[in-house]
Amino acid sequence: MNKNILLETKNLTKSFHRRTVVEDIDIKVYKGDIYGFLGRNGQGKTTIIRMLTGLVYPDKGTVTFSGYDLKDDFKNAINQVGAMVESPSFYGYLSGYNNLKLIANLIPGLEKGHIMEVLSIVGLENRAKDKVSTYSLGMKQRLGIANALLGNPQLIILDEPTNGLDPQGMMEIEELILYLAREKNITFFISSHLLHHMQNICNRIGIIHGGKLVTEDRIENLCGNGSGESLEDFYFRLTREV
Ligand SMILES: Nc1ncnc2c1ncn2[C@@H]1O[C@H](COP(=O)(O)OP(=O)(O)OP(=O)(O)O)[C@@H](O)[C@H]1O
Repeated sequence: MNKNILLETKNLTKSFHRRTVVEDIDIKVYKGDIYGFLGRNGQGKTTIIRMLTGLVYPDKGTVTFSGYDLKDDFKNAINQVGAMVESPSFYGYLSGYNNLKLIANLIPGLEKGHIMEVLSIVGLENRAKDKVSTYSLGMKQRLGIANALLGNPQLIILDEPTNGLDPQGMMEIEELILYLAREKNITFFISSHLLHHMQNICNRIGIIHGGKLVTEDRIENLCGNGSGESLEDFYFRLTREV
C-alpha cells in the first residue's frame, strides 16, 4: 500500500436504468494534493462523488481511502474523510454552533471545544451563535466546510463549493481551501466546472467527459510547458478531441 495515496478508485462504474453514466474510473489523489475534478454538467461528477461518500453503490469497482476499502471496511475508510456534497443543509432555526453540535454528538470522543475551533478556522466564530437562517450563502458554505473538518479528516471532498457565490464569496472559499491545505495539511478533492478558479488553487486535475476520466495529471503537465495555455483552453481542446 502506498501511504501517499489518500483516495484511489479502480474501475468505478455506475449505470442508471441500464444506461452507463460513469465507466471504469481510476482516480488517484495523493497526500497534499488539491485535486480539481472537472467536467461539464451531466458528465458524471456528482454520481462519482456520491459513490465516494457511500451515498450510491457502484455497480463495479472499488473506492479506498488510505488503503481502507469503502465497502469492506466502511468505518475506517470513512473516518479518513470529510465531505460537503451538494448544497449543505442545516437547520435554519438553529445557530451554526448548535447545528455542528448535533453532528458532533454522533462522533465518538469529539471534544466540545473542537466545534468552536473549526468555526473559527472558517471565520465564523463571531457568528457562531446566530441562526443559520441569517447566514449568507458563502457563510453556509463555510459552515459546510467546518462540518467537514469536525472529524479531523486527512482528506476533504467538496462538491461544487463555489456554486452560486459572488466573486467575494468565491475568493473567500478559495483562500480557505489554500489555508487548510498549507497550514493544516489537508488534502482536497474538489468538483467544479469553474475552470479558472480551479486553475488558481489546484495542483492536479482530473477531467471527466462522457462518463470517462479522459485525463488526470499535474496541471503544469497538462497546460503548461511554456505554451501559456489556460486550463479552460486545454479543457475545450481535449473535450473536442474525445
Ligand atoms: N438517480 C439517477 N437516476 C437516473 N439517472 C441519473 C441519476 N443520477 C444521475 N443520473 C444521470 O447520470 C448522468 C450524470 O449525472 P451527474 O449528476 O453525475 O453529472 P454531473 O457531472 O455531476 O453534472 P451536474 O454538474 O449537473 O451535477 C446524467 O445524465 C444524469 O441524468
